[in-house]
Amino acid sequence: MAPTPNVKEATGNQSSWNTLLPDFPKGPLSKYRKKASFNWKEMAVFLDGEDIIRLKNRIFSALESDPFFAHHPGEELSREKYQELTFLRCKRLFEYDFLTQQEIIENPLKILNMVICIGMYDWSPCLQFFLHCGVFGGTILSASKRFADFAKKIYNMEIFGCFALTELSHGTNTKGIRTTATFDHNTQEFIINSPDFEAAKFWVGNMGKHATHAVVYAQLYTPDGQCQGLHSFIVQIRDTKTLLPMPGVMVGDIGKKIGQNGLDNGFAMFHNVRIPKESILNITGDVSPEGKYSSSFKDVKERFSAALGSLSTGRILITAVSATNLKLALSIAIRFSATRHQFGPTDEEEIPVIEYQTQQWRLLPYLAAAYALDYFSKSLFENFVEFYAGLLTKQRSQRQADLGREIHALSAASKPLSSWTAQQAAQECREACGGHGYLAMNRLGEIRNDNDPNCTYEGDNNVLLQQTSNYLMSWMNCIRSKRLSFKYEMHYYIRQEKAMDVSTGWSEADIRSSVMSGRDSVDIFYEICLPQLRSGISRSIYRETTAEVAKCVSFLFKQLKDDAVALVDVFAPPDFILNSPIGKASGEVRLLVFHVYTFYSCVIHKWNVHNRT
Ligand SMILES: CCCCCCCCCCCCCCCCCCCCCCCC(=O)SCCNC(=O)CCNC(=O)[C@H](O)C(C)(C)COP(=O)(O)OP(=O)(O)OC[C@H]1O[C@@H](n2cnc3c(N)ncnc32)[C@H](O)[C@@H]1OP(=O)(O)O
Ligand SMILES: Cc1cc2nc3c(=O)[nH]c(=O)nc-3n(C[C@H](O)[C@H](O)[C@H](O)COP(=O)(O)OP(=O)(O)OC[C@H]3O[C@@H](n4cnc5c(N)ncnc54)[C@H](O)[C@@H]3O)c2cc1C
Repeated sequence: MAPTPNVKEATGNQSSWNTLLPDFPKGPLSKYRKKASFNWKEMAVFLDGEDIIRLKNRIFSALESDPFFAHHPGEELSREKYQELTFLRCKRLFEYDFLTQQEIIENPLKILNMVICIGMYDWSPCLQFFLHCGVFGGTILSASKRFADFAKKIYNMEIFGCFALTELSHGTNTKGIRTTATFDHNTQEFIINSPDFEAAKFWVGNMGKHATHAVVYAQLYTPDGQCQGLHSFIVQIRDTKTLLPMPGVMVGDIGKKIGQNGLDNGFAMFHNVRIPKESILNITGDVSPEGKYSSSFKDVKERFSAALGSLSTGRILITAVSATNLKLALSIAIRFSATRHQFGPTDEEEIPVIEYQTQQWRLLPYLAAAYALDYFSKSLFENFVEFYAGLLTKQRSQRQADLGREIHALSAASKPLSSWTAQQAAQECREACGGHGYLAMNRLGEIRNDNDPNCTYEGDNNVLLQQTSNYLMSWMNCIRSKRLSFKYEMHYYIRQEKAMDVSTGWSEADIRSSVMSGRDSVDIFYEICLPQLRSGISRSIYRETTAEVAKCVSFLFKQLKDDAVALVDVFAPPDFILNSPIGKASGEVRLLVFHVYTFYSCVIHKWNVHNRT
């Protein structure tokens, strides 16, 4: 299911768009805005719809008028102060209560847009907030009704949570996790233990300073000495009032990172910490009072997949998070390129650097990628919502299992695609802005460094891609050995059709009628799909030479460069949120940058003098 563009809303009248999306201040960028071949407001309403734009406006203006979210330009916040401020901001996000449960149920895309809006301001408070209520809270909610009371405490922030899977010595290899949870049937408790330092939980967001509770992944041991595999448990790690570590828990902050330094990533070791029996998140299995293990998953591999199922949520969100970073970097680089003048036909008349073909080649493909990834990440999120609803209602159907596998395979490919694209783009945008791109206050370094861990957390990109390859290979094997059920074949071909339709001209109806007429799946694949695919590939590779493609692309760039500013206007946040002097909506870069730079250096100079005296 793809998000439906808001065709109806986009046909609305100009005055309602103007109320929702005010005009930009006049300035050097006006020239390019006038050249645009489309109305950016109409495009914004077409893509998001008025309701989402209203939500975005609500969030952006709340942050802008709240002193807690004021920027501190020129001021070097220490890491400790930045972490404190981030936590205060996170608490404010709770107070704002931007979305009601009802609103989320009616339009789940709103939660994704909320992540995007807050992240555009700063990823640290955004991740802190969503690690607590989305990753920690979401994992607990999907377990069972047993945790309903606990959930209340999460959402009124009586407790503060984190998600602790990774250990010092095992990250990717989740089967190798060594923390143990041993059931003691005499006391009806689990005993959580870290066998040694290498089994310390490590990297855990929110754990460094603020978390009072953790979802801890551990190998479950029943009294018969059997290891039942990876399961998750709620463990209190700090006192909720004093924030002192609970008995048997050693917990702390892991230190400065390359980015996201407002967030307190931490470590923890457990020395025979006793937790009540009810603390097991009975997603994949449970233990009886006598210590007998039971699971609705008979197959160990399926149980393992389900135990790690919640990771897919993060991967899908990271696809959108990275696409957001891509948009931020492009907003700055394209606006700057349209106002920055170097060289020209005469010594007196210099031209904006966006007019240079090399600048277009460097930036415009990323602009296209931003639109593609934005649409793709939202459509994937909507697929995920269907799967998540099944999880919450405890569906155990074949369709739910297939959906889970497919969501895993898709998110394991989409996260690498989006995070790597954003990472390369952030660097290209930094260079495309020359020296000004390297000045910290222009934010491209922060965007690049904050995006960087998207390539690693929730699964290293390189390893995740192997998961998608495994999935595709298993499909091929199923087709070859004719092991697919009819329903599964439909599922397969319809998906394939969506992916390949553009290059081959297949229609869903062709394939559907072949499948419905009972034709063999291998025959369909080799006789219909493969020849179509081959001809599609040969059309694009052999008939169009590289030089022709280059000519064609250059021609398109020439047209697109006049639309580039308007295309960025569609997704750029307000100046306060973008927080980059060279990315200002007016394009008043030259004068402004000079004023801002000199102002800050004076302030810093005065401050230093004051401190010395
Ligand atoms: C109705 C209203 C709905 C509203 C919806 C609301 C949505 C809620 C929104 C909430 C907002 C949330 C906001 C989040 C903000 C996003 C920011 C996130 C910030 C990130 C913080 C960082 C957190 C972390 O990093 S946590 C630690 C993450 N760690 C990892 O990811 C470890 C990586 N390693 C692994 O995952 C695995 O071990 C792996 C995949 C490498 C597999 O290893 P292994 O080789 O041992 O096993 P395999 O043999 O390959 O696999 C066995 C089998 O299992 C299948 N499988 C594996 N994983 C999954 C999965 N996740 N899902 C399904 N299936 C899985 C695998 O495919 C194999 O199956 P086969 O059939 O054999 O192929
Ligand atoms: C900022 C940040 C926040 C984080 N937050 C959390 C959190 O809240 N909770 C949590 O539990 N974890 C968290 N993590 C940990 C994160 O999930 C892990 O770093 C990630 O899963 C990778 O594990 P690793 O660091 O142990 O790398 P390793 O698994 O040691 O990987 C190192 C290298 O080896 C390669 N490699 C490993 N296995 C294979 C293989 N089979 N084939 C080919 N190459 C392989 C990898 O590609 C990688 O290049 C966070 C990490 C960061 C950076």
